[in-house]
Amino acid sequence: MPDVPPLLIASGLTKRFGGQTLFEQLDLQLQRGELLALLGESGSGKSTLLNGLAALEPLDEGRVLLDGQDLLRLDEAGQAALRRERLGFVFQAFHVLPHLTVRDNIGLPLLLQGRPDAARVDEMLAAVGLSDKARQLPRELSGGQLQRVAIARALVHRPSLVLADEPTGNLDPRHADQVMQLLRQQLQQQGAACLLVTHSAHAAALADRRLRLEGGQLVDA
Ligand SMILES: Nc1ncnc2c1ncn2[C@@H]1O[C@H](COP(=O)(O)OP(=O)(O)OP(=O)(O)O)[C@@H](O)[C@H]1O
Repeated sequence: MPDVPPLLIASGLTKRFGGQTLFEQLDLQLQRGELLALLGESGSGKSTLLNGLAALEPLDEGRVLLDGQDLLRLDEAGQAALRRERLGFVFQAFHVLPHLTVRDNIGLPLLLQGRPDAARVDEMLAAVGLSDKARQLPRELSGGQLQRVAIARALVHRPSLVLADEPTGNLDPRHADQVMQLLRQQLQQQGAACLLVTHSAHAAALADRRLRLEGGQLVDA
């Protein structure tokens, strides 16, 4: 079988704040279909790294190649277009929009790309087990259901790479497990990769590979 190049090749990633170096010369690769868990103490820089990979936060040095495309060298419009088309986010800060129904929240990435697709939204609603909640507003849903909306929204446009920051935070173990299984199943079906920041040993155990950000370096966990 021919070698398939990694989906993501990040190299030399460095971030400094003031006089402090948060991380230095980090290298990270992700294969298609791979679920990689990123662990590390609070404040170690996991979220900064995740945001840096998506060019949502400027890095001091480094290169991020997504399918050969040099993300950090694109202009802002190019980065925004690449994020819209190729990336899916499950960030806790990226809350579902309160005034949109579950269906409209999930369909939003397609709408933003100018290609609404009701059938695809139906498919994602069914995949996350929320078909019967399609017309409801986020405030009528439980925490676990909201996390499932966020995952459906992150995957609806078939991104290559999903960046997830604590997607199971605030969930009880049963619902955390459901969300993780769902994420994994969707990655497999779509051949996408996921970088998952988590404090949960349970969620990390479900990943293909685990790295820890420690003292500004990535080590096997
Ligand atoms: N804009 C900024 N200016 C200065 N320091 C910052 C800035 N953003 C983050 N930091 C600092 O960088 C460090 C890493 O933050 P980050 O949110 O990446 O950590 P984390 O590993 O994701 O933590 P947690 O697990 O608690 O979410 C923290 O000490 C934080 O205070």
